[in-house]
Amino acid sequence: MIQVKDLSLTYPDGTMALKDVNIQIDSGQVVYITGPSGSGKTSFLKLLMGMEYPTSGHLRVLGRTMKKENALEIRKIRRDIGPIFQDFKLLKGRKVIDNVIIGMRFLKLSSNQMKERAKEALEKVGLSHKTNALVDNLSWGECQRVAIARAVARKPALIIADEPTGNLDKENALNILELLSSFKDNNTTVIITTHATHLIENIEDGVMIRIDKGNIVMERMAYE
Ligand SMILES: Nc1ncnc2c1ncn2[C@@H]1O[C@H](COP(=O)(O)OP(=O)(O)OP(=O)(O)O)[C@@H](O)[C@H]1O
Repeated sequence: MIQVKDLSLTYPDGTMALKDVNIQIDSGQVVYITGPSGSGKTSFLKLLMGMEYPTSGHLRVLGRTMKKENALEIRKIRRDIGPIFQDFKLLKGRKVIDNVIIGMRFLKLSSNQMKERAKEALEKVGLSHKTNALVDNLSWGECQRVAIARAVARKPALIIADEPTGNLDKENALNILELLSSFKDNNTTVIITTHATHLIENIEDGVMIRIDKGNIVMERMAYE
C-alpha cells in the first residue's frame, strides 16, 4: 500500500523535514506516527497525500509513484484517501450532513447513495442526532467527529488523521484513537499522527513509528 525508500523532503527554504526514511506499510493496518513537534509527522502525511513531493528517494502510495510528473495520476489516488485535517476544514453555515456529503463529490455516486453513506458514517461516529444541525453550533469534539464521518463516508483505502488527539484530555483522546482504529479493515489502512507518545505506548494492535528530526528512530510492527 505504501512503500518508502530513502525518502527525503527539503522545503524551499532549506529546512530538511525528512531524511532517508525507509518503511513499508501494508494494507489493513493501523499505523501510529509519533514524535515531538517539528519532527516531520505532518510533512510525511503531506507526501502521502501528494501535497508535497519527495526531494529525493522513492515513494509509492496505492500503486502510484509520488512525483511531480505524475500529478494527474496522483489526483486520482486522492479519491481513495480520507484525510482528517487538524483544523477539520468544515464548511461554515452548512449542515452536518452537507459537510459529510461534500467529501464524496468526486466519487461517482448518486445523491441518494451519498445521503445513505453520510447517514451511516454519522451513526458510526455517534452524531446521528446532529445530522441537520449547523456545524457552526457544534462543539470542538463534535466538529472533529463530522470530519471523521466525512473521511469515512468516502470508504477510502487510506484514512489519514493528523494530530486527532491534539486538544483532548486523556480519556477523550483514547476514545478518538479507538474510534479511528475501528475503521481499519482488510482494505482500509488507518494512519494517525500524534505527539502524545504516552497515549499509544500500550496499544498493542498497530504499527508504531517514531520520528525525530526527520528520521525514523523506532519502528514496532503490529503484534500477531
Ligand atoms: N512549508 C514549509 N516550509 C518550510 N519549513 C517547513 C514547512 N512545513 C514544515 N516545515 C518545517 O519542517 C519541519 C517538520 O515540520 P512538520 O510540520 O512536518 O512537523 P510535525 O512533526 O508535524 O510537527 P507538529 O507536531 O508540531 O505538528 C519543522 O522544522 C517545520 O518548521
